[in-house]
Amino acid sequence: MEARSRDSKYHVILFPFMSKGHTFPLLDLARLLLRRPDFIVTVFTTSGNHSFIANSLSDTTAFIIDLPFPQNIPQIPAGVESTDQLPSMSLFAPFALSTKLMQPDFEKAIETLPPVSFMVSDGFLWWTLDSAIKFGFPRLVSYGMCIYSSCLYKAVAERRLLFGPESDDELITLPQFPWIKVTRNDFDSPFTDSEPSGPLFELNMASLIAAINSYGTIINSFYELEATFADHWNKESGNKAWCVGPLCLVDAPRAQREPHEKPTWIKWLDQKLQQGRSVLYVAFGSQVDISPQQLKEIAIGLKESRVSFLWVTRAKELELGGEFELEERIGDRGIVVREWVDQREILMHKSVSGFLSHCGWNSVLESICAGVPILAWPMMAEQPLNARMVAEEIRVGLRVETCNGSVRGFVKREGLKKMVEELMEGEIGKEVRKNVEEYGELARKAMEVGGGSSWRTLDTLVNDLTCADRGTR
Ligand SMILES: O=c1ccn([C@@H]2O[C@H](COP(=O)(O)OP(=O)(O)O[C@H]3O[C@H](CO)[C@@H](O)[C@H](O)[C@H]3O)[C@@H](O)[C@H]2O)c(=O)[nH]1
Repeated sequence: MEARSRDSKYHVILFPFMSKGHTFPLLDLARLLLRRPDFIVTVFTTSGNHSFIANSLSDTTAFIIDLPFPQNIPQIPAGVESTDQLPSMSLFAPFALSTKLMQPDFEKAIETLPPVSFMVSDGFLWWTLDSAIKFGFPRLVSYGMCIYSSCLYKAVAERRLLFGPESDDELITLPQFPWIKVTRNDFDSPFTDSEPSGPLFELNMASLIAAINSYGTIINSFYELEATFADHWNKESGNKAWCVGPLCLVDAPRAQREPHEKPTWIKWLDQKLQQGRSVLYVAFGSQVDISPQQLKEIAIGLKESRVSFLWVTRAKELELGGEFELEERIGDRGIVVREWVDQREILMHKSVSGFLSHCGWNSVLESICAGVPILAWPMMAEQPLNARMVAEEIRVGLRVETCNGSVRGFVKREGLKKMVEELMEGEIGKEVRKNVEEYGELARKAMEVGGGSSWRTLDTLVNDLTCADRGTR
């Protein structure tokens, strides 16, 4: 530690949750903070996540500290230290709750570090607020969500709006935002339980109470994208939201590669570009469970649509065989990739002109930044709300058609084919393409050094948080 001569620098701790979608934005934040010569950053993680984080931050001077992940947690298989390795997302709550057992090791590690100016830790690591209070530094929370979705959660919860309608698909108007309609199916348990209890509720409550008592919330979004909701949140909630994104624009520098070093899927995209073909990118994030029946229908829908596509699926889906041996059936028009890809690189590829996405917030932002319109197919968490934002609020995409019109309905091959073709070739597709390109431009402006709204917000936040320190340096 001495070698860092850290005493003269501002020291920020970042502690991401062990889930890829929650980790990426904080790694980009590390990169952004380290552009300031008077800052050092320490990232906390676990040994099972170390190599992923170390590789991602290899271009920076960030320090990484590994804590042992709690052992012998009922239901959690040994060695699982990230949500994408969980056998089922139903284990999310026990996994997240077990992280509290890391608190003693976390605090022991802090004792060895130079003074901390502030910490940004994930909402699911609620207990880090107690440590921050103990050591006397401010904590900001990061959930990885947009403000639109946070406002909608708050709007339904404070007036118990989900408990009026008889049907899960009945439209509910939000008095706070009268132009927005949601259904109970846009929300998961425990939000939909009239008398909530259990581990997930316990986790949400602990996380919420810690967030309210924290200094503020770091939002991976930009003011121009959701000004109405940012203003509402900052007026109505006790926890200030700081829009400092899109953090994916603070991307790691990519090494120049020789053509033979490119992954096969990028070479395939290059080929499509040469052939003048537009490609639909299909991916559902790092942790979604999709039923075998639904996977089969996606495979057939894609096969029957006229578009070229690149589909990234996770390992669990591989075992299914049959319809999934798409490569043999569709020739050169589509490709299925089973590896971890650089999604940002794919979205930025000039041949990609549509994204069939589960609407994880990172995917939405990355698509906006690449100017690629979205075919929204939300699966879990706040994704149905993100999908409403995409298709109804900012209109940068369309929604897949479910067979019964319900948010959670089954998507048949015909409904998928129809909407894929509309997005890629239809008139409404053209409209949303224009909108997404405009928002992409606004996103770049927001991040401009010196004048962009997100740049100025982070500057103000950092100045506020370090001014107390400044007198002593
Ligand atoms: O092969 C892959 C798969 C994913 N990614 C990246 O992984 C991230 C995935 O994040 P996201 O699109 O947000 O999906 P999830 O991993 O499902 O995200 C979780 O976290 C998000 C942020 O809180 C929430 O919005 C989602 O609902 C929740 O499922 C993105 O940056 C992708 O670019 C890759 O680079 N390569």
